[in-house]
Amino acid sequence: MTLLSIEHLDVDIDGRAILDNIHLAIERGEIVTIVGPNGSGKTTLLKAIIGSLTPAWGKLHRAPGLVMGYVPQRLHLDPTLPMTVTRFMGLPRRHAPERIEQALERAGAAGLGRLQMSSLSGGQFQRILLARALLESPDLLILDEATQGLDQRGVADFYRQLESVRRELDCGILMVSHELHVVMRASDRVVCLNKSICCEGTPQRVATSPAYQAMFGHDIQDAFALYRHDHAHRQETAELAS
Ligand SMILES: Nc1ncnc2c1ncn2[C@@H]1O[C@H](COP(=O)(O)OP(=O)(O)OP(=O)(O)O)[C@@H](O)[C@H]1O
Repeated sequence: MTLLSIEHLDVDIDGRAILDNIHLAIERGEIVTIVGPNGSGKTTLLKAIIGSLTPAWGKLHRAPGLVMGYVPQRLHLDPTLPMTVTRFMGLPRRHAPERIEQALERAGAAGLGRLQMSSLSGGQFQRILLARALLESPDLLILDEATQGLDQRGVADFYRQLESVRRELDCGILMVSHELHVVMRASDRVVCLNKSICCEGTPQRVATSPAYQAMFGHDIQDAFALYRHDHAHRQETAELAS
């Protein structure tokens, strides 16, 4: 089922073209990652999708009744402001305690409700943002560089949590990421953006596309080598188990 489809989308900011002729569709149950250099329009595209900015041109169709959850790129909270996780989860709208607990559990943050927001580690903070986006059991979960600042282990754990969210909610996941090696493992489809979409497809297909290689150079070869390496190991493990 198509959750969201975009056709001929253009976004201008202050008279400058930021996105040009974007076509994109997201299906239920798939994980799609947008990659691209700084300033290539990734956040702008997510903002157009959630409706926080108006496109200059094009069609954006959301499935009827579509519920979206959004994890922003940054959220600054005043560290001197006392606020528990549970209270934060109830902003700006109150939710039943059971619903908050369920969202925390789905985000891998069960038991953190009574902690102060200012006491959380970077990884815990990101999980609370994820939990907040899960409160309404979204059909489409949208994340903007949700693992920024986490160490490698934290990034891997976070992506594993997303896999479990997808399984549990059968939602679509659209995210922006700079972690190429994880993107290659965790995504069903990769979209490479630089004002327009330069290439898109399975991670394998995109990794070997000239447009993508021109953009990411050796980074992508390393990322793809790691991807294949991991797969080889998984296959060996399966063979050993059989
Ligand atoms: N509110 C704004 N006012 C003016 N220019 C803006 C605004 N928002 C975005 N831009 C410009 O639009 C372009 C794309 O920005 P955007 O944040 O979408 O890029 P990005 O790909 O998400 O970048 P990054 O990887 O650095 O987060 C940039 O040149 C940015 O300066």
